[in-house]
Amino acid sequence: MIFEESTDNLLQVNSLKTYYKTKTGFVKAVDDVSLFVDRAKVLGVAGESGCGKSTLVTTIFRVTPRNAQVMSGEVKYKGQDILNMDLKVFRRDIVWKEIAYIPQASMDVLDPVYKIKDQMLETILEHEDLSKADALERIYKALENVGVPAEKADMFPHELSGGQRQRVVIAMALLLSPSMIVSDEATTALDVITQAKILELMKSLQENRKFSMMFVTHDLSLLANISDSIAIMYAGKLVEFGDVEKVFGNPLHPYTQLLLKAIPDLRYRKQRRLVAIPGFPPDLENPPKGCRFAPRCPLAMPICREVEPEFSRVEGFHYVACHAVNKK
Ligand SMILES: Nc1ncnc2c1ncn2[C@@H]1O[C@H](COP(=O)(O)OP(=O)(O)OP(=O)(O)O)[C@@H](O)[C@H]1O
Repeated sequence: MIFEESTDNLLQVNSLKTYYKTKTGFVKAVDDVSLFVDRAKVLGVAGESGCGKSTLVTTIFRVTPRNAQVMSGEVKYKGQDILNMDLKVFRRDIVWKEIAYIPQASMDVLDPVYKIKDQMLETILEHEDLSKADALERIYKALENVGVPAEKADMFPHELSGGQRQRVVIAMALLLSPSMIVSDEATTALDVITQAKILELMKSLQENRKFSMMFVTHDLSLLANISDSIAIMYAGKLVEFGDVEKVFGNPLHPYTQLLLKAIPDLRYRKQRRLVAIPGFPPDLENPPKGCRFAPRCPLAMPICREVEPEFSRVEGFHYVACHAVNKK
């Protein structure tokens, strides 16, 4: 299904299929995914390792590995098809200026041989006609806004702590005041306390500056306090999508239910007994027929092993792809 376009949507993904070509066939890493991110709202995207989250992000930023192919579908930003836009124009007008990226490893963005200040200067001066003095002033302010003293601008990335580096990456992402931030496991490599602080920082920046955010993580527990809506991916498919209160308060897909049971403490769940999800995600080169979750699903019925469930609306902003739910 494709969601109806609305003026509230900033980013819209329509039936996107991104596959990886291998010697033996295609890995169906993102397979018919449709979702949207509203203006000034946060979409949390979660799912186990290997479910296609990073492929979704790299497709949006047009930085997929060479063997990746967008088989079909579109990604629209402010109504414009950004996958088919001239690549030079996309890099000049969209990346950083409109949509910025916060990756898991800050060193993926920070070049170890340049001082923080020089990297930030380059980002600004490549996109804006500003004097060096004005740009530097903006850099110092941007660093202070994320809790990094301005003097650190003269340091090299390795001279900062992991938490400080991640703050610098956030400052860099916000340098050109983009309308949207995509964060891919941005806090995963950090210790729990630093992770909580960075998360709090991202949330307060988002609330103050009103940018949209797509926050991608394998850790569902991070999403409760930060997200307005939640998208759950499993084996390249979107299995549940909706308002955070609905998805966490009334999870409908058995996979979402199990993911929620697998996390220790979440304000929406009373149950504390941890339950690991038995089995493994399928091989995406030869995914199972029918529902991809069926082999691990406690509620699987014969139809689940034969027919792929449709992604359909339950009520309000709450969608699910599950025969057990759709049958009711
Ligand atoms: N270059 C590639 N060639 C072939 N298969 C790939 C390639 N990159 C990723 N894959 C496969 O695509 C699927 C989705 O991977 P992806 O990295 O998007 O998942 P993910 O949810 O982001 O996982 P993680 O959190 O571990 O990064 C996996 O089965 C993965 O093995």
